[in-house]
This record gives sequence, C-alpha cells and structure tokens, in this order.
Amino acid sequence: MYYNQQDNPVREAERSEMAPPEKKAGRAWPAAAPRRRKRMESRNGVERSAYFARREAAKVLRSALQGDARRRAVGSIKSLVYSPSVRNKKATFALVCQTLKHLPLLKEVLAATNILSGKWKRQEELVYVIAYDVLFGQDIAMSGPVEKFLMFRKNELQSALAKLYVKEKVKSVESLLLEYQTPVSSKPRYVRVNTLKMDIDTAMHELGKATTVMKDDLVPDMLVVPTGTDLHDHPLVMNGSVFLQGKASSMVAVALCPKPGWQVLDACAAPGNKTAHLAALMRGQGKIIACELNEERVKVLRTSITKSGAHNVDIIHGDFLKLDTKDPKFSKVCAILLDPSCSGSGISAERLDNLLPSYSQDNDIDAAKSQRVKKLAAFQRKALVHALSFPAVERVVYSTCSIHQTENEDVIKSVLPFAASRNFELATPFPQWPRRGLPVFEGSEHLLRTDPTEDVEGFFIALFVRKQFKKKILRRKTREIYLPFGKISAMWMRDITIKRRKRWTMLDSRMII
Ligand SMILES: C[S@@+](CC[C@H](N)C(=O)[O-])C[C@H]1O[C@@H](n2cnc3c(N)ncnc32)[C@H](O)[C@@H]1O
Repeated sequence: MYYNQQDNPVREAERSEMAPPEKKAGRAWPAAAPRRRKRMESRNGVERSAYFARREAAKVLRSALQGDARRRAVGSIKSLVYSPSVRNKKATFALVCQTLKHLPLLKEVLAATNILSGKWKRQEELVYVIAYDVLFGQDIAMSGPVEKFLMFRKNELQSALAKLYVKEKVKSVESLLLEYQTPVSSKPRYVRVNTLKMDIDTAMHELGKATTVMKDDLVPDMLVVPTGTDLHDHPLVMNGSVFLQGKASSMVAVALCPKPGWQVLDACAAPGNKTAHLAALMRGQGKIIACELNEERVKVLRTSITKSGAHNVDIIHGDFLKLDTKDPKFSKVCAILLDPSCSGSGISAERLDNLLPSYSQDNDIDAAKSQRVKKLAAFQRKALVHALSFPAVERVVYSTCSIHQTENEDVIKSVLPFAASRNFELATPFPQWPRRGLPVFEGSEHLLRTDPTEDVEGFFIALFVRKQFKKKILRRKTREIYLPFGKISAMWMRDITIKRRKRWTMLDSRMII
C-alpha cells in the first residue's frame, strides 16, 4: 500500500530508472559538520559503487542465464565478468557468484511474493541480485529505484523466506542453502607466464611478493599458486605478462610443439588462451592464423591477442569447416591446433557452470544431453577430418575439455582410417603423463586425459603426426622392394643417395612388401 507519491518506490523507479544514487537524491550537505559530512560522502561512495556493481552483475547474470537456457554460452561466468566492459570486477564477480548460489532460493521467495510479475520481469536479473543483497547481503544503505522497491517489500520477502525454513524443517540459512545450492570445490590455481612479455624467473619473483609461487614440474611456463589465490586484478594479469590459464589447458599448445618460424592454424580460437600460448612458444616468430566463428568471441580473441603482445596472429572471422584447404594462404600451414566447441564437462566446476540452472539437468544422463553430446561429436569429427586435410600439415592436436568418451576416444577412433589414408598416425604427447585414453581401441594409450578431480580440469588431448615416410622406408627390414619397373634389394637401397631417398618418400607404402 503506497501512501503518497514520494513514498511510492514503483513511481520513483519509473521516474529515475537507472540514475545513479547521488544524482537522484540530488542532495547537498551544507549543514553537516565537516566530519559527519566526510562520513556521509564516503558512505555515498560505497553506495555508489554497490549500485553500479549490482547493475554490472545483473548484466553478466543475464548473459550467463540466457546462454545457459539456450545451452550456447557467449562465455563462461568468469570470462563474462573479466571482460573489459566490467569495471568493478571483484565486487561484480562476488555478487554474480552469490546470486547464482542463492538463485533457486531467491526464485522461490520471489515467486511467493509475486514480485516478478509485470514490469519487474524485464529487470529479472537485477531483481535477483538486489533480492540477494536485501535478504543475505551486507547491511549497507541501498540507493536506486529497484533497490527501494525491494526494500519496501523487505518484510514480505523475509516472511516468504521464513516459510521456506519451516517447509524444509531447518533453522539456519546455511542449512537452507545446503538444501538448494550446488557445492563448489576448492582447487589450486595455475598461472601461465606469457614469455613474450616476461621470463619465468621474473614472473615468479613478482608474483612471489603477493603469494607463494612454485614452478610446475611438467609444463615449462606454468606456475602454481595456493588454492584460493585471487590474482585476477594483479598487475601482471592485467598487463598480459601472465595468463590465468589452467595446467591441462596449457598442455594443449605444448603438445603441438610449434617451432619459431612455423605457420600454425588455430582452428577454433576464441577466447584465445591457446593462440596466445602458441605465439609465446613460437617466440613471436612465424605466423599463426586464428579462426573463430562467433562474432562476439572474435572481439574477445582480439583483446586477448593484443594483451599477449603477439604480433604474428592473423584473425579470420569465419567457419573453420569452410576454409578452403587448397587456398594458397594455407599452403604452408604445418601444424593445426583444433580445440572445438565441446560439452565442457571437464571444466564445468572451474568455469562455475555448476552454479547455472542447467547444471544439475546436464549431469543427469538423460536423452537430451546425449543428443547434445552426439551433435557436438559430429561437429568435432568433421572438424578433425578437415584439419587432417590441409596439404602441408604435419602435426594436428585435437583437444576438448570434456570427459565424455563420445567427444574424445570415439571421435579419434572414427577418424583413424581417414588419418591413415593421409599418412597420419597417433603420437604420444607427454609420454611421462600417467592418465591415457580409455582402452576402447588399439592405440588409445597414445591419447592423454586429465582428471577433473586429480588435475583440476578434465581435458583430452590427441596428437596426430604425419609419418616420417623416408626414415620408415630405410628402417624397414624388408629384403626386396617391388617397383613398377622391377625389384631392388635392401642393400642397394641403403646405398642410394640422399637425393634419391627424397624421391622415395613420394612412393606409396603399399609398394613395400
Ligand atoms: C573450446 S572454445 C576454444 C577455446 C580456445 N582454444 C582457447 O583456448 O582459448 C571453441 C571455440 O570454437 C568456436 N567455434 C565453434 N564452431 C566453429 C567453427 N565452425 N569455426 C570456427 N570456430 C568455431 C566457438 O565459438 C568457440 O569460441
């Protein structure tokens, strides 16, 4: 019940929809004593930054929830928060995570109070964020029209929440949350040093001022920092000297092993972590062609590349499947990194996907999910066959951040005949790594898996290498080789000149008996 125009928050919200708090209040402090005035001004600053953080959080939440509903995310929650357009990243990130954790609870409370009906539905995400703050957040003054509206109905919200306590037979909000929220596991942090901008020892020294840092024992440019270390606004992260990239994800570019001066194609490149890693491994020499289909993600890719300081990356905004393998601009591409869209089942907790509504549904082995995974696998297979079709390519890495066999071993198995027809065989990336492919076909021991629990992220890596044909011919223990013009002995074969051996490499292996 609203008593007058001034007290009616709905009307006020209509008048000043998104006006920042102090403008709307339009108050000055002439009468206040200087100390009191200073206190009020600083409180105004806190309110002001909370006001904007809530709106930034609502924007991120909208993208995350819409993407989740369509099962086609523009980016993970983290990448959305850490995009350049979000100013107050720390507060926004905290608010997004908290709101998502409480979302099922908030939905129940808001449904019970009928608050999301009518015009407020259009600002649904902002209502969630503010309702979280009103019910569970810090006890700070709230400025802003939606804030005032929800504060006005705070009693109703609280009594709806109290009814949930009774319904769930719990006494504390913690117990109530346990009934609703999905647990988030704690994990160590990995940091990849961008050796284009900083050497590893300097990065260790600089990061060591903020936290304990160790070198990783497997990936050369990888540092390990303690669980829970928050480096997202560290100067080295901000200026691209280090990337907050996981270890398993960083193993992909290392598995391709690109050399300075090579031409490398990154087939599905955004947001560009692996592209930037390739550029660092190639010491900025040679050329990287980075292809990305999604326009929004091309922008993110461009930002990552600029931040990395790599100057040898050409970005193609287009469909990798439609790149013409015979186009002269790809004639020297000798290595391809293919990290196609996948279910993300191996890193869903790291990306905070477990906070999204679809997560629990996605983790049920239901028909919809297997259909989605099958569709992804069909694309992944096509993309891998296409990658193996580039004329000069010698090495192809296929990777996913999925734990499903359908997207991993099954895709590899299905392309093996084609790969063999192009003279490719599976090689063993990181031979010392203990976790290999599921034993579903002969040769799956070449494949590499990382475990989402043991290794933080669940990744899959397969490496195809074109056979070194000439060496194979010379190593074969055959006595005679049949050629269209007769047969020659193996002894004679050893004596032929280097020049001739080169020509031998052109012959088809089927001629060898
Ligand atoms: C798993 S992400 C790649 C992550 C990236 N390699 C990295 O490490 O930062 C897959 C990307 O492939 C893109 N993509 C999907 N289909 C594609 C296609 N047909 N051609 C090019 N890019 C595609 C998606 O938009 C998405 O950005």
